[in-house]
Amino acid sequence: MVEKSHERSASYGLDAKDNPDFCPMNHADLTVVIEQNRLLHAYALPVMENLYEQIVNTNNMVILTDAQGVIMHTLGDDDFLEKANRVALTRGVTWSEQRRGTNAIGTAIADATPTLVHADEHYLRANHILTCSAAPIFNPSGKVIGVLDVTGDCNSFHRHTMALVRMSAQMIENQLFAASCEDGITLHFHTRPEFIGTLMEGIVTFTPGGRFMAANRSAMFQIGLPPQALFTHTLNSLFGMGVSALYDHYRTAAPQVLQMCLPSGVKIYARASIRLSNKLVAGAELAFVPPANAQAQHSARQDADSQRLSSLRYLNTGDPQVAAVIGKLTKVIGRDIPILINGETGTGKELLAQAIHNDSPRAGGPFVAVNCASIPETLIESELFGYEDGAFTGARKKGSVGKILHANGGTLFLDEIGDMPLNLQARLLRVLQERMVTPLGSAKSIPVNVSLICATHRNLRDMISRGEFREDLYYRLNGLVVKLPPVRERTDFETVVAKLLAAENGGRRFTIAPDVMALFLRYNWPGNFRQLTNLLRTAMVMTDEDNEIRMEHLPEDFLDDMRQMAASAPAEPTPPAATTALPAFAPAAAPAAMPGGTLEDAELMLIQRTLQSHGGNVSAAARVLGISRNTIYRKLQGQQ
Ligand SMILES: Nc1ncnc2c1ncn2[C@@H]1O[C@H](COP(=O)(O)OP(=O)(O)OP(=O)(O)O)[C@@H](O)[C@H]1O
Repeated sequence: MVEKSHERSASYGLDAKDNPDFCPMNHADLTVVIEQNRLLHAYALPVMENLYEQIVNTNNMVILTDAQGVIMHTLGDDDFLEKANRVALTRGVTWSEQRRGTNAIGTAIADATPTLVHADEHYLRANHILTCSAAPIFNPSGKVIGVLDVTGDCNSFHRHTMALVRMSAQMIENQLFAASCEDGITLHFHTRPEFIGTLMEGIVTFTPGGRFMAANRSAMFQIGLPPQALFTHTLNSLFGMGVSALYDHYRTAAPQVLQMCLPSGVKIYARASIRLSNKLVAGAELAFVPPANAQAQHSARQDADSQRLSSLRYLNTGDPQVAAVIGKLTKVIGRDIPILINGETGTGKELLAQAIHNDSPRAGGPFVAVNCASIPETLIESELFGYEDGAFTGARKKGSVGKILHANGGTLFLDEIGDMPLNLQARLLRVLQERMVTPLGSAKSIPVNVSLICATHRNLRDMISRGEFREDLYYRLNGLVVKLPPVRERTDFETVVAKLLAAENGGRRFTIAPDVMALFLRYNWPGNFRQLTNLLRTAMVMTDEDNEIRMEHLPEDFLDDMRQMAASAPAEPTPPAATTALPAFAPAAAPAAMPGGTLEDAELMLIQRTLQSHGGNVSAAARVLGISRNTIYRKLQGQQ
């Protein structure tokens, strides 16, 4: 490569003995060059700072040029900058091959590839004192738009420099790529989820309709198709997921990392952002904000946040009870009225709380969820209120902020508030009244501003009458009380199942066989959506290519459960769909008609039966029911 470059240098009429020519462009012309490369300049500067920090005091400098090799910006150690000046390595000077013969910047542009030129590999003798590592920076269409270079004293050569320069150039490219995506879908992906958002991630953009637009180098490498072939593809043909399924996924209140498949069959993880009319309407913004535009981008982002798809609206899937809940919530949202959500385990209380937060003016702030039932009593206090350095002896000396302060400026969600010990109820009440938190071991109170949402499956009024819950706290929490219906009461069951399938399927379109749906409709779902979600996930894994969930794909213990329920229930008139669809089962009773009368009794009976059928193994029963072991213990205790 160096040899060829030397030949080219000679052909430009250069002589190795030539003196470095100093004729930097004047200030006005350089300003024009920088203006023409405004985005490159803005995105590269912080990356250069970062790169420089890693090589500081090593007799090196970091250089950014445009596509013609004009030096736009330099950063370096003072004594080396002085030396560099002597060979015209300074702003406004052009380091193209035509002007300076073989050199890392000019040769990287000529060959469009990362280039190391060391000491006497330079064409001009004057430059033999240098060692230079340069990487071209490509725009999303694959054109060289500039060069990032580290140049140093040839005695200070370090073999890791080239890798650092290449990584930094890639970082600039990724940021330019993300910034260039206007309307459409941007997918950030990798085979390992922890690499999303890093230099290694693949980035692909599609039109809002899902047609391929551009891919960064890592994406092309991972997909394994040549650039021209990519243009014939769509989101669906490349990643096995249609646009509407993707939009649906991002309408959920807390979207998970997507799991998708490349055409090669390789499984990848992805996050997407969807921009319409240049506003972020769904997904996370992974792009970096260049400092020059930070202000403008900040307000654009706030604007985008307000455009985010309403998560409460997403949860409104046609059930009248849920619609009424959402109607009430919409009226109080943003008024910092404490909300108390009642509902059985797994009915979506946390999802609803997150949706309220997402739709509130606090959406830009944190959403912090604390499950009071899952933290040991002795730890709830420090977990919630935090503690000072030295409040504990031993390993936990360092102090902790505590969840309440973590939620400052946002929403604190206290799940299973009924499980909060009485002494802590008093402390919580004080925080709510005084809007101040005092960490354990501290004499100082810290002001805090949180919006509070609590949830419980318990009847707090009954607890008050038994002296287990403070009445004053109860009145402080119940600004608005809403109740989420259990799954067995929901009239939109089929719609929710369809949404769950679309959100979970990683690109495949699943359907449910009619007999399975009939079975689902007659089941009483003690674990509610949590149980349903787990069951669907397992069933989807079991399906064949036709993507239909049939009886044979349902877990055996669920079917056993159904059989037992049916066997012990009194004979009921069977809905026609179920009679034909379920010959193997005796008709299952609707939960309301179960022996014992109340839904709690029905639930308890199911738990006891499941325990029986699993030889008293609480973990196995919890798994089958899709509820926690704690819930099982709690329910059984409640019965005594
Ligand atoms: N309306 C819904 N549509 C789809 N999935 C839902 C819905 N509601 C809840 N889920 C799913 O069900 C699971 C349980 O939801 P969530 O944790 O919000 O319930 P919960 O009532 O807070 O449960 P617990 O009381 O046990 O803490 C989650 O995986 C959630 O995504």
